[in-house]
Amino acid sequence: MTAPPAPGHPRAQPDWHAQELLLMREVMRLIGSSLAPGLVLREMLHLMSELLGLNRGRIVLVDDTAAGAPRTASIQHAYGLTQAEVQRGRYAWGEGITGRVLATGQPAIVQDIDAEPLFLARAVERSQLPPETVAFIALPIELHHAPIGVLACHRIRSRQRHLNDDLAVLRVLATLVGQLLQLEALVADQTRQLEARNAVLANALNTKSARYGLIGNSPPLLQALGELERVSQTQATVLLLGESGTGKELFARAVHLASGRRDRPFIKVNCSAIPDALFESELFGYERGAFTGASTARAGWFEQADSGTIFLDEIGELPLALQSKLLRTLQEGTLVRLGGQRELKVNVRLVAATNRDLAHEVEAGNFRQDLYYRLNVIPIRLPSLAERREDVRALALHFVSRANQAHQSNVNLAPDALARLEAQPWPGNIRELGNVIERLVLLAEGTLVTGGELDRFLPGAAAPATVAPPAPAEPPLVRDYTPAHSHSAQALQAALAEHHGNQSRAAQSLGLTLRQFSYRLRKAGLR
Ligand SMILES: Nc1ncnc2c1ncn2[C@@H]1O[C@H](COP(=O)(O)OP(=O)(O)OP(=O)(O)O)[C@@H](O)[C@H]1O
Repeated sequence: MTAPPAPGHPRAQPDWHAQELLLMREVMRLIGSSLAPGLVLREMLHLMSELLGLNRGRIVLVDDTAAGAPRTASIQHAYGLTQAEVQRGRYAWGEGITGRVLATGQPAIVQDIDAEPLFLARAVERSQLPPETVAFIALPIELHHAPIGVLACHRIRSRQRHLNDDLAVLRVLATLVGQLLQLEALVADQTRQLEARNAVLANALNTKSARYGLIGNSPPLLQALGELERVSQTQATVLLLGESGTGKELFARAVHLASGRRDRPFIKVNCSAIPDALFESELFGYERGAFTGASTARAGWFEQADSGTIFLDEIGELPLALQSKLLRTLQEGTLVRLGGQRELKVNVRLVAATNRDLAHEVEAGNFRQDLYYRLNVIPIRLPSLAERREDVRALALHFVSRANQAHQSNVNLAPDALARLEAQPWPGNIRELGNVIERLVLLAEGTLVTGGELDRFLPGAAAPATVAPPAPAEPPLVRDYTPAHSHSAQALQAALAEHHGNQSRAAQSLGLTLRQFSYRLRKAGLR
């Protein structure tokens, strides 16, 4: 390659036009063959020096500073500068020539750096430059019409080549640099999204932690799972204990799936959702004519679960009269339908769950002691989410992928968002986490949710948006979570009084389920 002639040198002038074209062609070729802008930019600065005599080229880019901190910029790519010179190349906004180009977005041409008081000579000291008059050219690098950096270089002022020609080439190069950096940012963004997606898939493939659909590898979860697997093959009744939303239903299914009954029915009964008057007929069925309107006989849940598993959720809500009937069925393996005489044989494995302290209910006379003993043969305590914080990430990724599938969306969580989720208290446990993620997938504005954006979806934040989420095609994946302190003791009492002590109606008037209502009563010390 031809070096530009030194001033006063008798050599013939290079063909500048050909040199410019060569520079452009080489830079384009590099862009086409490498996705790494660092390499392309350095080579561009090198060719600027070799072919056009534009020396010590540097690209100064705006630094990533914390919000509110003063903006600065520093040399990110350079040619012909020592490491120490690059290190020194940091500029405050508006400082010196480089800082001014950044602040104004206007190019600067310093004809003689020795005569320009604004020129800082910060990166390269004057003593390191040739003794002739040195010019400095600096152009803004723009992204969406805003300066994001500066392309600058030195040149010996008195050369055959016009400064204006250099300026024209540098303008093209500065535009090119802006576009390359934009492409780099786009690729980095997409890579981040792909990495987040990859984490979801890797999580889904981790079969060990996805046993029976139960996500998590924390010691308390594994302990509960271990206990479950040890008892699953027996016929023993299992009592699942744990706060609301800890996964009792999923565990009950796991007991069923891990047992020899897995191909037989699994019947789930939520005791808190059945009105007292219907309990017996729902659970044990009825004969024709058992009551007005019973025009045909009907098998109850127990019969339907025959040779399979019945899951009685919220067993603490079972009325006392039914408790003795349930005990008989468990002890003798028989039942009598409502209005019937015949004893029917049933072979059902019972899994029961409660978030109440049953021993306390026994003491208070609300629960039969003999039934309690019968149920409490194998109690398994499910940890709260706060006790298994290390599972939050895996659970969050699981819910994200489930909600993405359900709503045909493609939302991912950035690492800082996952870290924030992990630090939350989660009083509503896994159900609450699932609800937050579902809302977030429906209402997120971009496809990558960062820690900052997560805030508005977390409990306690104002409603995330005024738009109603689109109605899901199927029932929502997760039930709604209302914080346990959502109603004052007075509000609970007033609702009870208004409905003459009828808890179901009082609960309904407050928009709560019976279970949520009675839980709040207990919390408020009213029961
Ligand atoms: N380990 C887990 N892995 C994946 N999802 C889970 C896990 N545990 C619970 N879930 C999900 O969390 C939600 C709440 O779980 P579940 O309904 O089983 O809780 P629960 O303890 O029965 O609550 P409640 O006592 O209020 O009925 C469900 O959507 C369930 O699928």
